[in-house]
Amino acid sequence: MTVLENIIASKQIEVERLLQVSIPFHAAKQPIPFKDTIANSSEVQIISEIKRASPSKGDIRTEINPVAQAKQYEACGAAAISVLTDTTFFKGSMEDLQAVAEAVRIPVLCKDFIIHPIQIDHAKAAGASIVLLIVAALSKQQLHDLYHYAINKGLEVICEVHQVTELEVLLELNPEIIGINNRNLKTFEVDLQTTAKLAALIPHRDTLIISESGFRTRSDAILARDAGAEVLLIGETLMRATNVSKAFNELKVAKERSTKHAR
Ligand SMILES: O=C(O)c1ccccc1NCC(=O)[C@H](O)[C@H](O)COP(=O)(O)O
Repeated sequence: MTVLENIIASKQIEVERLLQVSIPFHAAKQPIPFKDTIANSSEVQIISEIKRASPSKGDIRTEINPVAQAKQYEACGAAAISVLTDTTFFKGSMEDLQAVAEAVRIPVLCKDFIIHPIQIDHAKAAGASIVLLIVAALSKQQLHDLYHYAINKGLEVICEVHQVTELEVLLELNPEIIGINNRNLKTFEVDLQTTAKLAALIPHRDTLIISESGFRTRSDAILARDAGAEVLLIGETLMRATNVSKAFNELKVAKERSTKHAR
């Protein structure tokens, strides 16, 4: 079994539990727009992640105060905050997301492994403005159903791919936002060239491309920018940084004219 298969098996059990309880959250705010705020920016934007631990790296910063960390990200100019809400593999929680969503004025992404609408209901009720759908974790029918379910709830959706075959399935949906994960979720191998390889196959110029995972240096950010990414999703590097603002600014690059022409 791959780690992704393991995670999905655990989500199936989690969904059974969620279907038997009433939703314990009630978001105070309406979803906050994400994609439309990116278009006019002159810099590549950053989604900063709250990531306590991960299957590939083990514990990263389990003791973190997610609200304090998210406020630092917001002060740095993050476009959104990603919160890993899975407990078993990432030591996060929906409570982390709720606390962050209440504390910041930027959109919050529920970074989880969604396989059922009930998870979208919980994410929205906890205050998420964006949810993630991982193409490798879903059948084509599930992908289409969950995508439209989330959109109809007023949420934005990042559809994540890692391979050409996944992108081909996804393009039939004509999604507004595509996340290209540089990390292979089955082997953990990270290859920043994944963004260039897949972005070149995305035909619609108004599709927002997010490059996810593996950003350590400014040249990594420039590589993704030149491949067509307008947003970077960054977890571990910001979580481990002793000076978050310095690490953030190091990875913040101008959105040059080449951004669109690279595609
Ligand atoms: O990070 C992992 O080990 C991982 C393993 C299996 C499934 C998903 C995983 N990570 C989720 C993510 O996509 C990342 O947290 C996110 O893109 C940030 O990556 P990074 O900047 O490399 O922490």
